[in-house]
Formats: sequence, structure tokens, C-alpha cells
Amino acid sequence: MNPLPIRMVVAAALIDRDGRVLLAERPAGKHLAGTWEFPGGKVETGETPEAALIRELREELGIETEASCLAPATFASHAYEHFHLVLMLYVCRKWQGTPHGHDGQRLRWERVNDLFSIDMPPADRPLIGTLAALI
Ligand SMILES: Nc1nc2c([nH]c(=O)n2[C@H]2C[C@H](O)[C@@H](COP(=O)(O)OP(=O)(O)OP(=O)(O)O)O2)c(=O)[nH]1
Repeated sequence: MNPLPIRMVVAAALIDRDGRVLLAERPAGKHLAGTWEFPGGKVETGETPEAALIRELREELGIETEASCLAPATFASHAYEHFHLVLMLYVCRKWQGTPHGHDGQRLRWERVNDLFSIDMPPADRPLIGTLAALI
């Protein structure tokens, strides 16, 4: 039996017209602070992954999107010290508004092939190759 609690997280690879991907810096004081992640967050009880991601993108970045604009891309299953993460990554190319870090988090747009050399959470590293093949 796996001793770790499972944490279900959704995240988006937002792709702009130039094919770049948006990354957000994890704030100081949080788990994995200072690493660059795909925007997203925890799925709440009773919430669908798509509804959770739409909510997180609104809360974190101030953008609006809809389920039909979220394409399931790949996922990670990764044991951190205190929980086991299941991270569902979607590709999103269509949204309304301009992303801003609503909690003051820094944002950056990067070419997918450059993600390999960026300090991302350990769970994310295996996702980059699949993402690169998709976009
Ligand atoms: N959003 C996001 N989270 C990721 C990625 N990779 C990765 O390991 N994570 C982890 C970091 C966190 O432990 C968890 C995301 O949950 P969260 O962002 O809501 O958690 P948090 O640490 O802000 O905690 P809380 O304050 O909301 O309780 O997933 C990623 O690419 N995007």
C-alpha cells in the first residue's frame, strides 16, 4: 500500500502564437519555491479537472478559457517526500485576457526546447519531451 497521500493537480501549457509556453515562478515559502511551473493547482473534491484548471487560470493569471480549449497532453506520477503527485497537463492555445501573476508571481514565455535547461519541479522534467513533440 502506498503510504503517501495522493494529490491531484492540473496544469496548463499555454501556447502563444509564436509557439512559446508560459511558465510561472512558485512563490517564496511554498513547496518547490523558485522553480518554474506550468500554471495550475489542486483539483478540489467534486471538481472536474477541466473546471479546476479553468478556475486556477482565472485565479492565478486572470485569464478565461473553456473546456473545449483544453486538450489533454500528458501526465506525471511522481513521489515527493510528503505526498504522491498526479499532475495532469493540458495544452491550451485559446484564452481571453493577458496573463498576469495575480499573486505577484513572475511569468516568462519560453520555447519548449528551452524548458530542458530551466529549473522546473522534478515532476515536470519527464513531460517536456512529450510536450515538445505535441506543439
Ligand atoms: N501548478 C503546478 N504544480 C506543480 C507543477 N509541478 C509540480 O510538481 N507541481 C506541484 C507543486 C505543488 O506541490 C502542487 C500544486 O499545488 P498548488 O500550487 O495548489 O499547491 P501550493 O503549494 O500552492 O499549496 P496551497 O498553498 O495551494 O495549499 O503540485 C506544475 O508544473 N504546475
